Amino acid sequence: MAAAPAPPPENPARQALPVAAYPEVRRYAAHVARNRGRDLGLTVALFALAAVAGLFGPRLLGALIDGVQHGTTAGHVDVVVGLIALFLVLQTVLTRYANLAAGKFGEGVLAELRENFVARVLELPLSVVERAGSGDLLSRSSRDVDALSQAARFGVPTTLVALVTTALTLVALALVSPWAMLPLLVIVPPIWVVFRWYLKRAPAGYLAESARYADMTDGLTETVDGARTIEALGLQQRRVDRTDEDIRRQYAAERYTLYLRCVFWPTAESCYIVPVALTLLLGGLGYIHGWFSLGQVTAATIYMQQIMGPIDEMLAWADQLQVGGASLARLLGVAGVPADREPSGARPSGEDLVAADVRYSYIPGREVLHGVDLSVRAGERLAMVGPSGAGKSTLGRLLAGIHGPTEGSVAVGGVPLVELPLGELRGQVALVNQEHHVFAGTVRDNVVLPRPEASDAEVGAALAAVDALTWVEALPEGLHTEIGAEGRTLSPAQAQQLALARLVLADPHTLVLDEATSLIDPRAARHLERSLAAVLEGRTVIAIAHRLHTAHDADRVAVVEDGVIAELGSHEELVAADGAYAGLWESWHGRGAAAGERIETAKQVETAKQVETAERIETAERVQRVDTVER
Ligand SMILES: Nc1ncnc2c1ncn2[C@@H]1O[C@H](COP(=O)(O)OP(=O)(O)OP(=O)(O)O)[C@@H](O)[C@H]1O
Repeated sequence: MAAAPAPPPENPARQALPVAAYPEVRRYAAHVARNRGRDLGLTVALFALAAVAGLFGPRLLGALIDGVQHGTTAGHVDVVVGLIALFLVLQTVLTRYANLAAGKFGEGVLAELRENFVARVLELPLSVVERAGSGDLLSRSSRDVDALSQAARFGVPTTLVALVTTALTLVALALVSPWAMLPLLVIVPPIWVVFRWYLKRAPAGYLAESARYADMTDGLTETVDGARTIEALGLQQRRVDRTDEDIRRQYAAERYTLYLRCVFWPTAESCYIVPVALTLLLGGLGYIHGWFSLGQVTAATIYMQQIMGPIDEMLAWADQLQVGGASLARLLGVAGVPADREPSGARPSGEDLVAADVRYSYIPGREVLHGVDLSVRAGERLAMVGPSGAGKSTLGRLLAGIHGPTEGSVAVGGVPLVELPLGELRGQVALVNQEHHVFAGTVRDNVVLPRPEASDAEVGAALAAVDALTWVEALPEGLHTEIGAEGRTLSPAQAQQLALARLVLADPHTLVLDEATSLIDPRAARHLERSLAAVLEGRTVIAIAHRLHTAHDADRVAVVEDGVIAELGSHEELVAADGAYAGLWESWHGRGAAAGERIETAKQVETAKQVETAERIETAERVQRVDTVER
């Protein structure tokens, strides 16, 4: 035999979502079987009846042969043939209903699992998803759900059928003659050995295969998402190399499981023919010596032939069930992610937002915020400024409760944000940025997300508040016009207005603005600014300012540098202090570039983003190179 390929190694750098341990997978499968005990029982009972009906044929045929050999009437032959036909029809009808019951059972299991999975995915902390990469989640919700659906719809029912049929055929064989079971015993040891060998290796092999597939999806998604940056910085070859490396690892993982199948299947298949040949041989000898009748030999041979079908199916599905088991472990693993917030039931006793000694690391050991203290009074306007990469967006996300701090706390009205249920949190603080997904559905569906029970009048008022009612009413079906993936496409400014209307409905007292309008074209941006101003009215605002006039107009300005607040005070105070802010103000004001400023800042932001994306890509590639070298 050629040297066995080594099992593919784990990628130590990836912080993939967890995978459930096999005892948990078994517990879950048992729980599902118990929950759907009735459907399962009906399925097994119907298949058992179908199998019993199928066992009469060979026995009747054997009796007929014995009858013909010793002399019988044509009438008796007709009756026996009629009975054989009757049992065949009965078997067919029972099999049909058994398959229906099995389908119902499989679909039920799958639906339950899908619902649980979606519910768990929606509860996943964002930071965990970001660290794992979207490819992992994507491959779990597509490839793994597909594999599991095959196993649940066909694998489990077919295996049950095969088990029942094998057991009953064995009984029928023993009833013909206990000796007729002997040839079967010959193949049990080799099949058992190769099956054990296979089962010991297959689960890890299939898990690795899925993980490598997730890596590949992740790399491709990253390449597509960052296509403009890659082109701008000439990183094409590096991306091609990364994809080649992913394909190589995926190929190695597939090759390993193929090797397992190539050992297992030929051994198993070559065993099938042996018992039939032995039955004929022993049967012939027994007949010559008068130990068995011709009818017994015929029935035993047909049963032996028949039993190979379900045995083959059991082994085949054992293979598919391994794949399904690995997928189930990956789907259940999502539930193993610890929650990043735990509602304590406490209610905020005010609207002040206080960050105390806040530290944060995206990657363990690489802190990007180093102990930030900040207190924002109700109704205050605070602007955050600072160089690119200083940590403004990260602090903004923490102040909006998107991430929980690694150390320290962010609290509203005395209650840490991570102790508020998500629904309650969004009614207190919300983040406004440029990522505005339009969900497939109507305009109304898109606006009422935070308050599904809102009336059409309230939705209309929210749209009017952000100056979007006119264009919404001009749509063919107004509020009920389908938009998103399969409906009408909205401009980025319109999508952002819908997001703002959503905020008006959610009605949080504090808003964190991150580059809310900077990348939209200047005319649309001016219009949007008016919409935004309406939303900001009467709320506490923390604005990550890319234009210094925002800072100028704010009550206080926080200068963020290297993950700490380096300066804090009003515009006048900071200019008078002659520190970093004064320098920034001086250089900006000196340029007097008010007209071109928005476009210029947008370009700076774009460049900063490209550099940041490039840095992240580079880090990912470095990690991958280290991983390759280690191997
Ligand atoms: N998802 C992430 N994973 C890992 N590191 C990240 C992530 N997001 C940001 N960082 C890193 O955290 C640091 C702070 O980034 P952040 O985006 O908060 O800065 P910023 O001041 O808002 O920059 P900009 O003005 O360019 O948006 C940077 O070093 C950045 O590379």
